[in-house]
Amino acid sequence: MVQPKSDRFPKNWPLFPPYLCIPLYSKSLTPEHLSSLRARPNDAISIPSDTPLGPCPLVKITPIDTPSHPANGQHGLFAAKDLKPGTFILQYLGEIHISLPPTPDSSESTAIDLHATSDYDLSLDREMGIGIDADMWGNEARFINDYRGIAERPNAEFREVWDERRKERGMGVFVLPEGKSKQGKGIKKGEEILVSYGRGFWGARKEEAQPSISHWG
Ligand SMILES: C[S@@+](CC[C@H](N)C(=O)[O-])C[C@H]1O[C@@H](n2cnc3c(N)ncnc32)[C@H](O)[C@@H]1O
Repeated sequence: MVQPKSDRFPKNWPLFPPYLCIPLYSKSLTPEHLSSLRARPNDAISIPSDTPLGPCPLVKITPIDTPSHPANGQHGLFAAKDLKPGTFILQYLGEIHISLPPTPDSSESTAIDLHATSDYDLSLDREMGIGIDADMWGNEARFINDYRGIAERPNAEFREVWDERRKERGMGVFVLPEGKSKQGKGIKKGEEILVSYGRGFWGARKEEAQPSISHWG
């Protein structure tokens, strides 16, 4: 694979898509969506203003060349250090956009929602129909695979965050916390970071013709 020669990009970043250090805004966002993005939810976890922008030292993008791995031939995201339960790893960056609601008869719809078929689209606000799509632009988080067929359970999760620098809502990747059942044991250096995309993600791909507003939910 050809990769950009710059320390402004993470190692193994492909030539496409472009690497993002901050989110992109889709032109489709209305003033109502923008004000929702700029209203801090009470329960969001703060990402401090001094969090460095650019390549994340906690992770490593790695090409997968293990035939038994279900994403063999693709990439995955691996821990570059031991990560304790509950650790904030990095933000999920991409194009913040509006998802079009699916129409009962898609032949009547004149607008095509490209995000509905993206494998990199993460829901930020279901009610408002706001998503973050890392298909055409993104950061290291776009390489996180689903745990199915790889491990018994996920070791990381997506949670809503509040970006203190930009005063904006976003999504972050966290190591699973210990929790009551003590299932979150942390992630060891060299281990693959795995989330659950949710059954909806895989269900939508089985019924190929059926678009869904938000994946990874
Ligand atoms: C968000 S991307 C993850 C990064 C992807 N592996 C890459 O190199 O670009 C989602 C895609 O990765 C693949 N993938 C992720 N987890 C998988 C799994 N558990 N089994 C099979 N394919 C998986 C599928 O092709 C899926 O559509």
